[in-house]
Amino acid sequence: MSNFKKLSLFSIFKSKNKNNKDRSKITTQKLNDQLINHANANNFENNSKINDKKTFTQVQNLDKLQYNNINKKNFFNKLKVQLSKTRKIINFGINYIFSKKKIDHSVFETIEELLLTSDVGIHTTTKIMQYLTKEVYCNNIQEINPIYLMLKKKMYKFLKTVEIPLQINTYNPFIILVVGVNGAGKTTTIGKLAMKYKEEGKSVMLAAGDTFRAGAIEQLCLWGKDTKVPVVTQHFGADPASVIFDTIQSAQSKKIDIVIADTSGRLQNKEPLMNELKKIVKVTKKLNATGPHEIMLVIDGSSGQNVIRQIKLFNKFLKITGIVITKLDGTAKGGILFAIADMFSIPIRYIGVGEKKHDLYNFSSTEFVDALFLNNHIK
Ligand SMILES: Nc1nc2c(ncn2[C@@H]2O[C@H](COP(=O)(O)OP(=O)(O)OP(=O)(O)O)[C@@H](O)[C@H]2O)c(=O)[nH]1
Repeated sequence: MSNFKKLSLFSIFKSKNKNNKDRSKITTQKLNDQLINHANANNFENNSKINDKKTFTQVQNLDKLQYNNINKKNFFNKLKVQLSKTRKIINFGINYIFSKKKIDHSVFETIEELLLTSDVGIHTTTKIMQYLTKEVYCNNIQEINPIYLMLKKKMYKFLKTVEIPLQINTYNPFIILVVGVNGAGKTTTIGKLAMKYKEEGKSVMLAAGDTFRAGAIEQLCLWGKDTKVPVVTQHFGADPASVIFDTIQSAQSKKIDIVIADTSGRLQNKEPLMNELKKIVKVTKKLNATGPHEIMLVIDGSSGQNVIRQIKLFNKFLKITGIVITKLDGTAKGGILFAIADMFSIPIRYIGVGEKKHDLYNFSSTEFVDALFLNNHIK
């Protein structure tokens, strides 16, 4: 491809972006005007111009849209702050790259280094580097901006394949079995999920299946109290399969929408403990042949490349259907998500970014990549 063609492709990209921005400005302006009109109308009942159900619904919808836009912006800013550790690493490298006028060997070295230090891992980093070098040399790219965009697009593509939200309307009750190693954040994630689903208008019941760790039952009960969700418990040391069986039975009779079952943390290489999880699945099937409908593996995002081994072994024993990555607000370097997406085709359902009940987000590939890369490098 000639330099002219490359340049024009890049200009098209830039002007497309500009057009989109302009269009969204116009839409926001229009929306604001309508909302101001709506506010000026003061008394709905008495104003004959807008005392019409259709207009009222339209304005209500606009309110909702603007509310969602504001919420989305807040969420994105929050995510950006919480992923600051990885963003710093990536942008430090990117700043260096942008200090260069032309692409040279050191640019590739820097990108490789920043991917490795962000926990992307050797396997996925190699793939990304092969792609970048091929694109740059085959298309004779000499400018820095296209390489930045190619990197961002490639990383986005990895994540897009695993951005598959959990559909919970399919079975009643929808049974989620939560598994993972010790301290990954299972119980906390269950509390956050209970909150989330309740806010979406679903009824939820929790099974205190971690009967092994001291305090785990009480911890789940506290979450139950906080989120106003019933928790089924038995005594410390009880058979977890029996607790989960009781919970499903109770949920069936009470027509509860979602059952979320906690399990105790276990090392993926301890076979008897992994077999215990198989037993739980078997027992669940006695009450509901299609369940569990989600076997959710919770992994600690700050554990680095170690999580790859965890996923491999958990997936070997149980068929993991969804992943939650926690603690992305702490010392975690979010690069691990790219490795997970590249090496396993398991959907990433949610990400945990704090210890509070609202610190769980639906996983979005664009938002995650945008939160990691700062766009202000592109002039
Ligand atoms: N910063 C941060 N901390 C988290 C997050 N999720 C969980 N934690 C904390 O991690 C610690 C362990 O969380 P738990 O929910 O008890 O983990 P668990 O997997 O149930 O632990 P075991 O029952 O021992 O296997 C707690 O202190 C949580 O508050 C998160 O997204 N961010």
